[in-house]
Amino acid sequence: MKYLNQREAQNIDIELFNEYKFSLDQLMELAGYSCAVAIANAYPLKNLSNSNIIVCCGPGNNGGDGLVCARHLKLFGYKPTIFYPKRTDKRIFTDLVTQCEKMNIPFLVCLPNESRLIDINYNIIVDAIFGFSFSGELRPPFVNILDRLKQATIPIVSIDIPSGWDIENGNPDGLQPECLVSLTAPKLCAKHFNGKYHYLGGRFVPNALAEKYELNLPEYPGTDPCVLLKKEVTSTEKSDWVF
Ligand SMILES: NC(=O)C1=CN([C@@H]2O[C@H](COP(=O)(O)OP(=O)(O)OC[C@H]3O[C@@H](n4cnc5c(N)ncnc54)[C@H](O)[C@@H]3O)[C@@H](O)[C@H]2O)[C@@H](O)CC1
Ligand SMILES: [K+]
Repeated sequence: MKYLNQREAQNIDIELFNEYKFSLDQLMELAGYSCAVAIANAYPLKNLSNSNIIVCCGPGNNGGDGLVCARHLKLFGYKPTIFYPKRTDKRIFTDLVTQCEKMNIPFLVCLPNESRLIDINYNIIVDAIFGFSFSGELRPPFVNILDRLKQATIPIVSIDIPSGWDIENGNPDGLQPECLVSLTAPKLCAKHFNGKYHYLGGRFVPNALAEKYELNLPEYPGTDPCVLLKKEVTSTEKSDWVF
């Protein structure tokens, strides 16, 4: 499977819109839905003592994926809460916010000021802050936000890119998610991902486009919107193995 550099990820994005005539809300819906399914797969409701999930959304399309993901998590029976500090007036995003509000998904005005409170109130963090267009030095208010998320100890699920990571080189001092859901195809930074679960979602790439970029995508099982690329095997699971 190919790992994309930043330029390739952006070119595929442009081609999906300009040549293949997909609309942003179509792809965002499929991307966010696949993330919700991956989360439900890695963290089944039955295994959680409480299903409070904080979904942190950034200013771009990665944040839009987060809004869609929160809506589907709610439909799956989880209790998402959204933190969306830097909003845009674009219609797609204001509509996504309204949909979530009308589904009684609460929006936080600010992130709990201590990471300990995030740990107490939630079971999972969804990181939908930055995706493949992140670049340069992290700017406020996200410096503090990412710091607080980094100090929390509950599992983080990052959508497409662990936020704050260089798209190609990662960031050893940045967030260390337990789960990564790459979209379309993994980006080069995913080679530095050391968490438990790596999924691929965003099952919308036409064959011709996959061939042009030599993506060598894995087969998605049946009709699933995501595929598990890697699952860390725990020592308890290993001891169950029969040789
Ligand atoms: N074709 C695809 O592959 C699809 C991609 N989607 C999502 O779209 C994402 C890319 O979305 P965008 O291109 O909107 O970009 P991002 O969502 O990655 O981020 C762009 C935003 O981040 C800000 N930003 C960038 N660097 C920053 C820094 N150093 N400090 C503070 N702010 C910074 C920019 O000003 C901009 O507002 C993907 O990662 C994926 O999650 C999906 O929504 C749909 C399909
Ligand atoms: K992210």
